[in-house]
Amino acid sequence: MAIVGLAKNGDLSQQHGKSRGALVDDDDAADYCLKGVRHLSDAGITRLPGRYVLPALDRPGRSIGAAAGGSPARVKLPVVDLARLRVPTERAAVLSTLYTACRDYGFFQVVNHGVDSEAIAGMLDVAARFFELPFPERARHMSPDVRAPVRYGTSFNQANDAVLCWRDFLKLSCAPTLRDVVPSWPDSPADLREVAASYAEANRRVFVDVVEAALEALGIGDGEDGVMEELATAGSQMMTVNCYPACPQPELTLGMPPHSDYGFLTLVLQDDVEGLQVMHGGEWLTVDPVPGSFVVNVGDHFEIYSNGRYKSVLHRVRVNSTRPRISVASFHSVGVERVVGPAAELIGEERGGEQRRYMDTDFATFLAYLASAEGKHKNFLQSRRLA
Ligand SMILES: O=C(O)CCC(=O)C(=O)O
Ligand SMILES: [Fe+2]
Repeated sequence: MAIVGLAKNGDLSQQHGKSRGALVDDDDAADYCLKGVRHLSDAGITRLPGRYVLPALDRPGRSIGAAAGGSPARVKLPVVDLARLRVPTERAAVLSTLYTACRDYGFFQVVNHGVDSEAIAGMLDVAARFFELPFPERARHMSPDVRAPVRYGTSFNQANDAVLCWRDFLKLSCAPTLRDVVPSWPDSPADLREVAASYAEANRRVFVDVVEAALEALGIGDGEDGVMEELATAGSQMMTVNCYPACPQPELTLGMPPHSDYGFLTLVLQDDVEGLQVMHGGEWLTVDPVPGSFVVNVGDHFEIYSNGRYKSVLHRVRVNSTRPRISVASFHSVGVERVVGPAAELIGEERGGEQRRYMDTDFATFLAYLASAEGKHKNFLQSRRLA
């Protein structure tokens, strides 16, 4: 993921002790912050500690879902119906909706995906119960190693964030195979491994159906480079369970800063509390939660592979003062060793194709980029673009 657009200056007045929380004084604040936002919200703070206060230009500002002047800025994303995709006479129309959504929004909702409602409700429920565990139990899974198959943490990039985000998370790697990694996942709540593993498996099946359709809509089919085969059998899958507790001053902070996702496609399961916003036409639009659906977005890899026909779009998460929110993001891509560049079918004059718009990239380049000073406020994709 690449974070972009965070102002470096601006109103920092609240970052120097003036925004003291009711139950958290400055000496304790650093410690509390590292324990995450669930800890802060459980402590009953009534003001946001300074470390969470964004510079004025980066604040979400006006109340959620309302544009300047009070008119609603919400979006009903294009809907891709997987049941219709399987009907031969309807497939072409669904592919056309999918193509347009990936091009114009970089986001869409998937319905009739075949994952049963119990598996979905079960995943959200076990996620909520995980974050209700006593802090020491959650803290067992904290790790400084970003490659650890299980990692509990807070904010976006805890080690680097100058201003912290109002989010705690549990990352669960699902690769190379669930059988390899599930034994290292948390054993509390007692049903977490079983529920999350069967959810991850079902989520992967949906991803395979959707990415196959999205490649077909590009006119690529299986891909002469074997990309579909790899995505279906040897790709990478990572699941992040996000917890955004109710926040005392939601207008001053974000659950997640503006970012794009790194891989091919991300499938997001959200509960019924809104919070996800997508950048469209220069505005932040709040995504209306559709119960039981997946919000799917194009990641950087897919924008590169499609030579820019599909868009990896900025999105962020707002929080609110009354309702905690849970989401589960599943990130899917090719294997970490694979180099990704524009599909051969789309580029090259000899094929009557278009000009290549992106350099090849690999996972190591992305990690190096994130570690560099540049990575903190510029889009990774931007760095891969050819003039
Ligand atoms: O919480 C959400 O709705 C979105 C999460 C997200 O964008 C991410 O995990 O990359
Ligand atoms: Fe994201």
